[in-house]
Amino acid sequence: MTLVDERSPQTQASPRATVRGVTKVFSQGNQGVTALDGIDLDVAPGEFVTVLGASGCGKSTLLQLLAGLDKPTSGTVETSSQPALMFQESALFPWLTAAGNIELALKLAGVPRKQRADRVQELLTLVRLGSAGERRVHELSGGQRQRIALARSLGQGADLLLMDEPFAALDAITRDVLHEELADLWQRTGMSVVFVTHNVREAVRLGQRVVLLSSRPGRVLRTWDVELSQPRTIEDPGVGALSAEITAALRQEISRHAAA
Ligand SMILES: Nc1ncnc2c1ncn2[C@@H]1O[C@H](COP(=O)(O)OP(=O)(O)OP(=O)(O)O)[C@@H](O)[C@H]1O
Repeated sequence: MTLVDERSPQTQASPRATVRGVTKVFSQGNQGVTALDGIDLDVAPGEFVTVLGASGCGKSTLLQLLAGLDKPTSGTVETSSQPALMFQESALFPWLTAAGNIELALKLAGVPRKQRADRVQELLTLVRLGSAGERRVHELSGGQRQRIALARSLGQGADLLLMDEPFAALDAITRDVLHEELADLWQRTGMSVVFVTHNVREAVRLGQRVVLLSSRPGRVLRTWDVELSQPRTIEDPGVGALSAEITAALRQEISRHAAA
């Protein structure tokens, strides 16, 4: 399986996702709720973008639009191919084994049957579960389930991975290990990632760029480039310093919204 992005430089130069002037209004009863307002965002090939914001600011809505699961009320969302999507819950099929879940993704991605077993094993090894293929979902820990979900996303062959608080339900140590593995996989595969979280340190630990959304309606309030090399850890002083700055901006936004 090819993990390194071998496409032409021209293809590599065009963004994996382009969001232009996106507004999303939901109807709640007979009222309209503006979840997102005038969002512009480009995700470059191989870029890792984290999206932060207070609860209800429209982070998940933005991912749903990027995934093509919903349409904007106005504006445009374009992606270079169908993205893979990963949630807080692994959403694995409980009647299939770990390997079976990955194989299904390969099948749906059109991988010929003969190649699937080898690819499944490669993907299992990649997420450090090389010997767990025959386990059923209930026999896997929360962290292992998220690893299988990640392997399944990688198996879809997508060049853009959308992650909606994928590690929020895990304990701190497991989350830390998965941060390390995700950062490593991201570097090895050349995929682009849009990672939604409300954990500021997680956003800084993982992202190359942190996008802070305002409280409802969600607008891009500010972005930060994270000029810290990978591998980095959540305890790094640089991660701590930038997290403190972003937390202050987030707090200010939450106070502003509460007073409005
Ligand atoms: N299908 C829907 N119908 C009506 N309103 C919706 C729908 N989906 C989201 N909303 C509203 O849009 C706003 C943004 O929701 P969204 O789930 O995107 O926020 P979020 O930032 O992901 O929140 P959280 O951090 O709590 O998960 C909220 O006010 C929510 O109630």
